[in-house]
Formats: sequence, structure tokens, C-alpha cells
Amino acid sequence: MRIALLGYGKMGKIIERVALERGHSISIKADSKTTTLDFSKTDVAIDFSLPSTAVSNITSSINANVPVISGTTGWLDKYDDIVEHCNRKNGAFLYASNFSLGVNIFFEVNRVLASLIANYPDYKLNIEEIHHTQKLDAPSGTAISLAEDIIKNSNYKNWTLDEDEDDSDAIKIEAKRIVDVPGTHIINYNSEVDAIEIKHTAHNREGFALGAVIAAEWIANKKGVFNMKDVLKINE
Ligand SMILES: NC(=O)C1=CN([C@@H]2O[C@H](COP(=O)(O)OP(=O)(O)OC[C@H]3O[C@@H](n4cnc5c(N)ncnc54)[C@H](OP(=O)(O)O)[C@@H]3O)[C@@H](O)[C@H]2O)C=CC1
Ligand SMILES: O=C(O)C1=N[C@H](C(=O)O)C[C@H](O)C1
Repeated sequence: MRIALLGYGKMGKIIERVALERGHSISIKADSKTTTLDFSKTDVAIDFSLPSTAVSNITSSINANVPVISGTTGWLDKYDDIVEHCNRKNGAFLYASNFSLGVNIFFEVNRVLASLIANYPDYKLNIEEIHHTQKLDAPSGTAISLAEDIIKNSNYKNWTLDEDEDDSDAIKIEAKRIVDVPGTHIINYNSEVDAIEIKHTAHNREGFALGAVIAAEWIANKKGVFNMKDVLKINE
């Protein structure tokens, strides 16, 4: 498969190595200096760029009739527009806030835990995410996915980064930035008598990259809008 890398930074470079190891070739390595994208020799595009460039990269891929997956976070206010554009153009698009198998299993555990605890208001919830200091967005896309899944499975109504927020319907998310941390997410339910905590720690970026290449292989001949549950078939 000929893969366009839309974003050739920390993730783009690891995805390149994983893709070559799996027998693919790289047709485009786009970065901040790239002015035009020629998709004529591309089968599938993988966008890991910036919050400010993801929408344009995804749109260009769909317009060129190239299936595209995106792992870029921090642009989701435009997600519905992209879905509408993809469906109108009969394209193929997949977004995941986190492509690693481990986090997608963690998402399932989080949903079950949220629904189990929903009827016990003594437990107060806190989400913590820790990432490297170069990260542009906060909270992380993964923390937003975790919070949205909890909202669907509990009485919480929204989430906030404001630690002084007085709204008991809001899930508090704490975003910490520490040098070189690839990505850690902690869900903590605390009561007067005990605490229940689940945690996912990425030791490096390999899991994100492998998941992205597997998703690109999966979407290559499809039409529609998908997510990682479609690819991994966890819990089916
Ligand atoms: N979903 C997931 O599993 C994961 C998601 N991410 C997300 O992926 C994104 C990228 O992460 P990471 O690789 O660490 O970030 P980096 O900052 O290391 O890389 C971003 C890359 O995007 C390039 N870029 C800038 N403008 C454009 C453009 N117009 N078109 C294409 N590329 C462009 C930059 O170019 P230049 O090098 O010239 O500056 C750079 O190469 C982030 O949003 C991050 O949150 C990260 C890990 C996992
Ligand atoms: O920016 C990163 O590095 C990461 N971003 C994603 C996110 O925002 O959740 C996924 C992973 O945690 C690494």
C-alpha cells in the first residue's frame, strides 16, 4: 500500500518505520514546509499533524478520493463538518483520539466502571492525563473520549479543566505536562472509605503507530465514517 504521511513529526516518523516493516511504501511526507499535496500515487493517507492543519489535510484527502485516518487531536469542533463532507463525497474517514490497542481496551473498562458506579454518588470522579511538554492541546483527545464515555454511562453532564468549578455535574480533568511522557491517563473514583482507580500508561509511541497503520490497512478499500471499534472489533 502507498501511504501519504500528513505530518512527519514524532508520530509520522515512527509510523513510517512501522509501515515499511509491514511492507508498505511512503508516497508523501508532509510537514509545515509542504505547499501542495499530490495524491496521484497514494492509496491511503495518515494524518498526524497539528490541531490547526488536520481539517485541511483530511479535506484534501477526501477531495482526492483517498481514504484517510486521523490521529491529530484538538480539532474536534469541526468533526461533524468532516463527517458531512466525507458522506457527501462518498469518501472514507476514520478518527481515533488514541490508536493503541491498550487504550481501546481501557476505553471498554472505563465504560463498564462508569455504569457500575453511576448509582453510588459517594464516589467523586477525577480524570488525570499526563503528556510531554510539546503537546499543543489540553485536555488530551483521549481524556475527552474517556470523559464523553463516562457522560454516556453516568449522571455526569459535561467536563471541565477548571479545578475550582463548582458544578457537581461536571467531570474534572487535570492536564499535566512533564518532559518526555508519551501519554498516561488515570480515572479515579474516590469516596470517604476507599478509592477505585484505573490507569493506562504508554511506555512509548509504538502502540499508537502500529494501531494507525492497522487502521490504514483496514480502511483502504472502504467507504464511510469509522472509528477504532470498527477496526479492532473489541467486545464483539
Ligand atoms: N491518536 C493517537 O493515537 C495519537 C495522537 N497524537 C496526536 O497527533 C498529533 C501529532 O503528534 P506528534 O507527531 O507528536 O506532533 P509533532 O509536533 O511531532 O508533529 C507534527 C507534524 O505536523 C507537521 N505539520 C505542520 N503543518 C503541517 C501541514 N500543514 N500539513 C502536514 N503536516 C504539517 C509538522 O511539521 P514540522 O516538522 O515542519 O514542524 C510536524 O512534522 C498531535 O495532535 C497529537 O496529539 C499523538 C500520538 C498518538
Ligand atoms: O500528543 C500526544 O502525544 C498524544 N496525543 C493523543 C491524545 O491527545 O490523547 C494520544 C496520546 O495520548 C499521545
